[in-house]
Amino acid sequence: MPELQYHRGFGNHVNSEAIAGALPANGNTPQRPPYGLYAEQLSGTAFTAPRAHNQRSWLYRIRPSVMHEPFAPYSPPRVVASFHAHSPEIEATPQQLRWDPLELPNAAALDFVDGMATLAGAGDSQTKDGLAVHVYCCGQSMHRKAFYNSDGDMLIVPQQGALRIRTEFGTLDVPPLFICVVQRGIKFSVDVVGLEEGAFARGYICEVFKGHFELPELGPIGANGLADVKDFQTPVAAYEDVDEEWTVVNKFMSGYWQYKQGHSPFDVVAYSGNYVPYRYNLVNFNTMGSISYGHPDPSIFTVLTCPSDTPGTAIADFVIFPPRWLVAEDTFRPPYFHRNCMSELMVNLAGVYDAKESLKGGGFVPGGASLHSMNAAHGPDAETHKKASAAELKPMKVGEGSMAIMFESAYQLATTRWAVLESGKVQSDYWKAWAGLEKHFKPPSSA
Ligand SMILES: O=C(O)Cc1cc(O)ccc1O
Ligand SMILES: [Fe+2]
Repeated sequence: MPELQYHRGFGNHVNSEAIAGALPANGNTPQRPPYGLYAEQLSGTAFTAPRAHNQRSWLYRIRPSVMHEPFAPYSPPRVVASFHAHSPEIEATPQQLRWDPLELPNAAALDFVDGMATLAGAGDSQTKDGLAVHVYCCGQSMHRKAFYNSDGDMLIVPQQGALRIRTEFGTLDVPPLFICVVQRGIKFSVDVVGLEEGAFARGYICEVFKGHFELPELGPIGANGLADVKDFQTPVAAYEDVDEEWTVVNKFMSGYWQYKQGHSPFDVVAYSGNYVPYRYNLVNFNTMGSISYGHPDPSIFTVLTCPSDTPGTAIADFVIFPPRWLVAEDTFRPPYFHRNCMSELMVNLAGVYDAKESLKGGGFVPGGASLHSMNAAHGPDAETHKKASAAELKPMKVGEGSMAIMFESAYQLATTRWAVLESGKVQSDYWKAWAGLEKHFKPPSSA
């Protein structure tokens, strides 16, 4: 397959032409755009959003998006609409949860749209606040089917199997250890690449109902570090001029609809704007940590954040745990015991996570996930605690060949019935990870 081309950078105003001269020389809406193209604006923020936050793109396409048949219902498989605790689709629990790698029956026969299942969420797409976390399992490419989400932006994190994502803005290759963001309203189509017969791709999606992902502030870290602006990549414009029947599926108010049209939705010959999809290679992350003592909070590993209206508090922080050196002196080095006022949904993408070394009986295995809800006590398992309390504190590299991720949210994540009761993947003995923690207390008088 040909190597795809990208524009580098984050938050840029990108001008991209699949045919030179396809962007208007002056203004966005000339009387007759070049080459007989139609001009169409896609807004990512209110027209009136402050300039620093305003996002929109102009698409110059063979036919305008409006040229399609009426909407008809589409049966969504396992995507949940309401996250209220008493909704019949919800099974809320304060219990620490861990899942074996999630799977769907018949995953090899499903495409990305039909292979999505909601794990947990909060809030409401109608009032544009909150988030949902989904898993996808798919063995089929979408072919002449496209999808767009009117409910939120989607941060897609492949765990197994490479994806090739065609969008209105061009095509992105997104293998495991890359992530991509496809914003609200952008039509895209997911192809699975290089799968063996009967296999399926798996990954996780963080859907934010409000706002957009942005780079975290760096504060005293300075102008450089964590995810670098130059490492984000946006596809170059690419178009298909084919007149054949396509189905476009739309997630709208958490329901699904579909329409037919007689041409490819990927007919954008040129685009100009800052509302654009992008990908990022997690391996490029510049990981920071303590070089004296102590265990910094994992916010230091934030790749992207979707802020809420409360300063410093996210609808979703996207955090990663890459391979890194630990050198801190007189420090218990793995994650500490803690009770967070945020919800922590983690996924192990590859290798061994340093707080959960015990793989006996399954553990936090690649493809698996965990949820530590608001105030739910958690931390290193008994085996990790024992080992790390006695370890010689020489510089050590942790997580060689591994990558775990976390979606951390200020909202209370309500788990779905599917995730808790029907998936069959909940580890009912997860609580035992901590049951073996020994009592070491020795008050001075008994010493
Ligand atoms: O729970 C977890 O494993 C994630 C996590 C890691 C860490 O180093 C500190 C706090 C935290 O929540
Ligand atoms: Fe945690």
